[in-house]
Amino acid sequence: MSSPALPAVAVDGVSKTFRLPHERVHTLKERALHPMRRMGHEAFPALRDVSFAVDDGEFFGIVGRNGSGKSTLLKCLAGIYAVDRGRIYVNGRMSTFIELGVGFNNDLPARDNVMINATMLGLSPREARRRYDAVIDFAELREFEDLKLKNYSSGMEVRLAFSVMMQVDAEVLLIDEVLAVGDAAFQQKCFDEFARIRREGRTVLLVTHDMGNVQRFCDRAMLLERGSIVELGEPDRVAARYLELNFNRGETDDGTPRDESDAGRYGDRRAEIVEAWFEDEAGERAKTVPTGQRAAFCFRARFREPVADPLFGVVLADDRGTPVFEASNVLLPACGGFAAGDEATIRIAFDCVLSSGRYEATPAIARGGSGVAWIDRRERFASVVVTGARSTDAVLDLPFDLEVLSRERR
Ligand SMILES: Nc1ncnc2c1ncn2[C@@H]1O[C@H](COP(=O)(O)OP(=O)(O)OP(=O)(O)O)[C@@H](O)[C@H]1O
Repeated sequence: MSSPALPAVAVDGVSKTFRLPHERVHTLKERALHPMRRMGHEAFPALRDVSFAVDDGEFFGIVGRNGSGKSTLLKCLAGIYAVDRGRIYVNGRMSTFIELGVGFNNDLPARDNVMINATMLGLSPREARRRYDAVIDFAELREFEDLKLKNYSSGMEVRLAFSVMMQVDAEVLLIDEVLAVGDAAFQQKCFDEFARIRREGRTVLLVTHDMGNVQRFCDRAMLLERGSIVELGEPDRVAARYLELNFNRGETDDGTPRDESDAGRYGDRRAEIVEAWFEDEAGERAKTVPTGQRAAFCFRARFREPVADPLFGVVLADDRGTPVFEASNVLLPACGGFAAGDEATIRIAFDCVLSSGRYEATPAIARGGSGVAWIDRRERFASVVVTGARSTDAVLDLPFDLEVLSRERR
């Protein structure tokens, strides 16, 4: 049992730096041709002098943009990474849901994995056997209990790992919600469990990108940015600060205001949208496009830093500001990485079924993965006038057939 006098988790001046190789040797041939080439390392501080304490029974949220150090912190807490400086105290038995595959053996069936995992997390073999049914039923994997883990889908593995974590009755739970990628029904079940463990007064450290969950579940939350704590306290305040940082309205990374032309521009600017235009059916740049024909929206991006698999997209809005069309590569195969200095032109072709009027385009580049991380989003950056033979109050001018099917004279 944890002692009431001590916090459940105390983190005192923790720093963690990764050493990243400067230069990659991609092939054996390169290594053979340049045997003396020095690999050089760059120090990358992922956590900088982080100190906080979580009280016994507290539900504590950890938020921050991609790469801000949340997972590194959880892994340090779980003992997966050694810290470079500082100390971590965990008062009570800890159970984690922070990385898939850890503690699981792919060549064993789910049944054995549950038993091994539960004993690793502190249950006696007898207690683990007693809890087994609850684990497998919560995960809804009864039919698959004898299937080897290597034949599980990643969603099934997530369910199993989450169920084990919930059933071992640890006093401190470390949860990376990003891992809970099961289907919608399972996610709801996870949220119900969050509510239950909150009621039970267990200590939870939850990494999330969902500010709704911060406000719903957390007693307190902490915002990390570039490995440092920038806000710690009331969930509402932390959530508001996170949104401010993430959408970066009107400020550069160092907090200085951007110039006037940057109004309505968000993102960390690892890449920039430098130009945008519309094209007509013939592929010519155009200020007007006729309704009923193919048209395209294009934009040019310049990368200032390396970005892997960026998302590109656009929203078109009518003159009342109502979004009428959205397109992106979010459901398409990943487009690969871009290096600093690379440029890319993105062309989104579509059937122009919009009714006549002016439409404004908001193009965006974002980073995929968990949560929304804008790289550059430029509101109403380009516009086009759609011309049509008829005027209508509707947003769309879809082709249609109208027939008078019968005529009866009385
Ligand atoms: N094993 C590693 N080796 C080198 N660098 C790493 C390693 N793990 C993390 N980093 C770097 O440390 C920084 C913090 O990463 P971390 O995964 O903790 O961020 P995060 O806040 O969890 O991000 P996300 O929201 O994308 O999951 C990143 O810049 C990342 O590239």
